[in-house]
Amino acid sequence: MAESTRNRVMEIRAGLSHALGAAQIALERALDAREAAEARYRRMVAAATARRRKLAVARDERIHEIDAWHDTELAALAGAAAGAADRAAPGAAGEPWHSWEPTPLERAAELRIGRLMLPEAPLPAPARAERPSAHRDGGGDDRIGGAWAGAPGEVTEAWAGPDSEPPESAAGPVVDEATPEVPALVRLLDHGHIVIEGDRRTGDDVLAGLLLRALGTSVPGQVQIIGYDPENLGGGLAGFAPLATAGVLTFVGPGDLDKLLDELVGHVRRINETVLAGEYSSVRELHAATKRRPEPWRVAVLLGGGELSRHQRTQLDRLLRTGAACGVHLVIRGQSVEPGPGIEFVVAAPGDGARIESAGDLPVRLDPAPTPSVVTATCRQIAEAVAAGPAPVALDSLLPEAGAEWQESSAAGLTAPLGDSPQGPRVQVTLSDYPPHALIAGPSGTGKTNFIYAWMGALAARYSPDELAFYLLDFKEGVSFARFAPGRRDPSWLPHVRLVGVNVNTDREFGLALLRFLGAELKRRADAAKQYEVTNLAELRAEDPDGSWPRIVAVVDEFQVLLGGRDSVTAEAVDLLEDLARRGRSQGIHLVLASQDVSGIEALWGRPALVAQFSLRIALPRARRVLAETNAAADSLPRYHAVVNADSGAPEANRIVRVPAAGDREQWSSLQHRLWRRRPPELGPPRLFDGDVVPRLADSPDYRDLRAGESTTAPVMLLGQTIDVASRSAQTVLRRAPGRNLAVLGTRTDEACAILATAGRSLAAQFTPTGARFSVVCLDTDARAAAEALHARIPGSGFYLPDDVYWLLEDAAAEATASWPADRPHFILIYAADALPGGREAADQLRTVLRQGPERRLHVLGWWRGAGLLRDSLGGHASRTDPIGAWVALDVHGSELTPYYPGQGAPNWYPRPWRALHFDRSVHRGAEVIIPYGTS
Ligand SMILES: Nc1ncnc2c1ncn2[C@@H]1O[C@H](COP(=O)(O)OP(=O)(O)OP(=O)(O)O)[C@@H](O)[C@H]1O
Repeated sequence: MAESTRNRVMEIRAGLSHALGAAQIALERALDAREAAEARYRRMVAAATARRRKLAVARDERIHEIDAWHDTELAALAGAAAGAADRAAPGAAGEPWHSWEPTPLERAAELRIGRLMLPEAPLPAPARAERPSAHRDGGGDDRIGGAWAGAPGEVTEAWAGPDSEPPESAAGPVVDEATPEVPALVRLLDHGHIVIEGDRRTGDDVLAGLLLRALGTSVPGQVQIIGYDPENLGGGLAGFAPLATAGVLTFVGPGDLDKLLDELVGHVRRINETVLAGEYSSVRELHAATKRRPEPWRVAVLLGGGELSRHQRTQLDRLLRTGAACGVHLVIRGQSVEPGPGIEFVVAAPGDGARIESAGDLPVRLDPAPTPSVVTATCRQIAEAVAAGPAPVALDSLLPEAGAEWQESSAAGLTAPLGDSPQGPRVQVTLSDYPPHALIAGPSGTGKTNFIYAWMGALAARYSPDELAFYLLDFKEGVSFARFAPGRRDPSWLPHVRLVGVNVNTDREFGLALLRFLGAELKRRADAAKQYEVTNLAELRAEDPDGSWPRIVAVVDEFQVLLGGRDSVTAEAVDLLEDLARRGRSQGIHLVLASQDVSGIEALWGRPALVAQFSLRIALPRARRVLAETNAAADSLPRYHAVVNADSGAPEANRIVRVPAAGDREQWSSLQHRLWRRRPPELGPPRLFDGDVVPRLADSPDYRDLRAGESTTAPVMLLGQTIDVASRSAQTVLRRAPGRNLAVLGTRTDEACAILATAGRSLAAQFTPTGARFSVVCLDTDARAAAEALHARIPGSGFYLPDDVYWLLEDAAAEATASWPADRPHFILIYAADALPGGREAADQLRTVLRQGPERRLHVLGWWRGAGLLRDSLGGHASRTDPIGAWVALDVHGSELTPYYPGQGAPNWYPRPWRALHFDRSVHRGAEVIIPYGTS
């Protein structure tokens, strides 16, 4: 083998070995690199695992923090929402049905229809610990919320693992008992309208609940429901039927939707024009400002009815836009309504599928309907309350603020509020030159007396006693005006009242006395007006600012009693009334006549001149004839309301007023006491005339004025109290003149004895014990005690019984015919003179004394038990009666008195207990009724 070949082999071999070495090195390097890479990889894997664990722990911690924050926040928010809802829907507006009862609220509330299903609410701690967490298993779903407790599907995904059962399937999601319940509320009254859509049955439940809550949160009668239910003919509101009896629920027929919508639009227009009158933007605002709600809420429930006509749609849209401000609200089902301000849409659905528009997407679980028994019982209760009438308004509402009393001047008239009108504004009533006088009518029990009290209270609080004086007379049995005078329990009186007459039903004379008194006052004012050359009170007061010219208001309740007779009392009363009514208007004398009886008003109707002056007419519910023939406003008046009409009852002048309760003693006395404490010190109590009270001689001012031995004039004999404004005593003067004897006639022993006692005591009071001689003769054992009592009261008097009267008469007859002058008067008081013993001789002696005695200061004051018996004593039928110049008749009929009533026929006299008729022919034109003084 050639060298060269060998060399070449060698070279090749060396080359190969070199290559092998290099490959070996490369391999080792590669193996090292791989090992290093593998080690790095393992480190990285370990680091990554460690980091992930750390992150998972951090994430779980954060999730727990967020969970805790979410729970607290949500609980707080739910609590706040529940609290706000409770405030927005208190009492009957939000109370669950099981404990529900009507609770009228001060203002309209939101109404609960169900509950809002809030986003997931916190669970109590133990429950939370067990809560399987979708976040904890390290899965990629990091969602921590977004599930609404009420959103089916999502909730199970959020709370439970994929395999767990949903906690509540068909009935709805889990309701966490720890979560405050947030009610779903809707606003209706004073706010807007409600449209109910969706499921029909649940919609019915919503409607029933809504209406009941609206009714239960307002004063009975303040929510009125009008139902339009053409498909079910009212069946949709059947449970509310008891309301229909009280007019709180009315139905309109299937064809009457036009009428209903027109009517509601009419209400809105009227309320805007006359109630809100530009002053308020809504009834709610008016209520907030004045605390009065003159209009009820009118809730029209429209249930279906198909396609609306153009007119109906227009009217409906008007109501939806403008009704709520006027308290006209619609609850609509089965009609499409465009969304708009104040319109709430309720989509009814069972379970949690319901929605209300104002809560957005929040699911709502609707409340069940109230049970039929709750609905019916509530409706009955409301109907009864409405039928019973509105709660009384307090008298205080008519009065000025305390401390602001007596600031008005009555120069031009007397103006006072009488209450609120149903439209809201106060009704003011004025007595002035026009209208000058008032006529009030109302059947018994309709509040006439209360009306008078309220009017008097409102006037008395505004005008001081210098500006206003009351004269009050009540012909009714009872003491309705007695409260104005001091009584045993209450010493206060109403300072304006100058005279109170109560229980005067049988004493028409007292009415006459009042009219006479007012007639005299009228004359005084007319004279003053003449003197100052003025024509009315306002001018007189301007000319004579220091004079006392209060306006006088004379109230006569049951005045028809005064006009009821056909006698001189009525004749004079009518004349006086006519004069007062005609001329009193300009002199500030105002008459207020009240009557419960249509005949009272009719008594006036025959006297058109009189009636025309009474242009202020006040009619209480069901009063007849007081307004104009064509004016039937009183027929439909609710309780405690009155029609006030200042234009003689013409229908267009009607103003309806709700009269406050003024009868309540406590409220009245607080006003009276307040005014009483302010009275001027010189103002005394009013004169109280009480027809049921027997007056006492000791209280008679005339008796108290008598002084022994002071007077040189003829002695005055008092007999009883006249029926008079000034409680005068009836008297007869025993001059030295023929006929100056007194005969008391009648069988009533007590009264006859009382009159003789008054006569004897009053005479005795004018003499010293020796200044006159008194002889008391008792011829009737029934009168013995009274005769003895009188004898005991008159020191030095003689006392004679039947056995010894002869001596007295013989002596007296001699005295009467003697020629020497009498040194002192002698008064012979004979009890039962008709029983005089001693036959003809004694009778002659008595006759002599009667005829001739008075001229010799010997006067007989005798009691005969009949007018005929007196005639016998005087000498029989044909004898003259002039020895009896004065008499007092008890139970003797007028016709029997004719002989003693010269030239005037028979006096008008209807005997009645404890009243007597007095006539003194020397001074009287007619006889006067008197009340004997009691013997105490
Ligand atoms: N506005 C009112 N608010 C509350 N209660 C009233 C009101 N008006 C009257 N009443 C009550 O009604 C009852 C009858 O009233 P009132 O005595 O005034 O009637 P009247 O018409 O004068 O009856 P009568 O003529 O029989 O006396 C009383 O108990 C009274 O308190």
